[in-house]
Amino acid sequence: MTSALTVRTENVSVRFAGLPALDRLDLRLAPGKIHGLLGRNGSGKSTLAAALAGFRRPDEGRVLIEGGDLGAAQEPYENAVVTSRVCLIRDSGDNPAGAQVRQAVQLAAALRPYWDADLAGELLDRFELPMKQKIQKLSRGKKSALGVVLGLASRAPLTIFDESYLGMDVPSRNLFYDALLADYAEVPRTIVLSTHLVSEVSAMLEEVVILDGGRLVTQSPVDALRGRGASVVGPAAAVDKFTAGFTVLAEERLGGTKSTTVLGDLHPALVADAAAAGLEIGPVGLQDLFVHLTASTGARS
Ligand SMILES: Nc1ncnc2c1ncn2[C@@H]1O[C@H](COP(=O)(O)OP(=O)(O)OP(=O)(O)O)[C@@H](O)[C@H]1O
Repeated sequence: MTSALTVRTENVSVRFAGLPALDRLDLRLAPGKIHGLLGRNGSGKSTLAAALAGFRRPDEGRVLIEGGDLGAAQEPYENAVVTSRVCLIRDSGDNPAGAQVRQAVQLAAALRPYWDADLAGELLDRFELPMKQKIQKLSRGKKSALGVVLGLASRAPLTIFDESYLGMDVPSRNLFYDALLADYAEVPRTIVLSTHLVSEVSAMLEEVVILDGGRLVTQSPVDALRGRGASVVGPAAAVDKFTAGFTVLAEERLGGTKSTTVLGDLHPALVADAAAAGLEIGPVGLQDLFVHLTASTGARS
């Protein structure tokens, strides 16, 4: 049975030509949860994913993987016991040149101790991936789908999808999200989803890590993050009056109705005032918070 792994990074820095891609990162990813790794282009998501999977050794600091059948903390770099249990699916595919789908599947089956052949077969059918097809002749979206199949069927105790959806159309992405949730419910493990399609995946995430410029902006359970703000919906004039004085993250207007997303804690008395004024208060959208937290001001919290 798969057992979820815990991930820690201690003061991890990675530099390219002297410039930091990751800058003194301290993180702890709790086991058995779906973590969103969010950040704008170039924020360091892929570099972090590669360091977690042992593809790259940090220039400073340590990545530590522990728990499950690994027990005490170990570094993943050049550590076959750890890396067989950590599956990183990258957009690039990482498949042998000239290989057929069948060979990629056989390779994953040989390398992955928790490989589930039935699940692989079922997903290959659902994504319409023929075994005999040469991988390099697959369309962009189908290559991504193959990565998704290999990642899910590996049932690795730490599975990282680094923007694995690239090129996949909306129905295929939905198929991926549905398959991920269904299989995660059956076999809980630690999942990291690196993405900038925040609104699309937000309902699946339990924890969020936001990077900006290689630094940690925030790490938080999704619910706590959503509690950092609120959406206020109702007649435009009443919404404007109520939200005056708050930091506004987003506004949307439809006829006389307006929805304004604000930052800040709405204490119960304020919520009661809003209800009395005919306003509806809801949670803030993760996408709005993400845009705010990674705005070019470099705000950190
Ligand atoms: N192999 C490399 N050589 C030089 N610089 C690199 C290399 N890989 C990444 N970088 C730099 O490190 C920084 C972080 O890149 P990274 O790919 O980790 O970001 P990302 O958040 O995954 O971006 P994206 O969302 O665009 O994929 C960027 O400034 C990038 O240019």
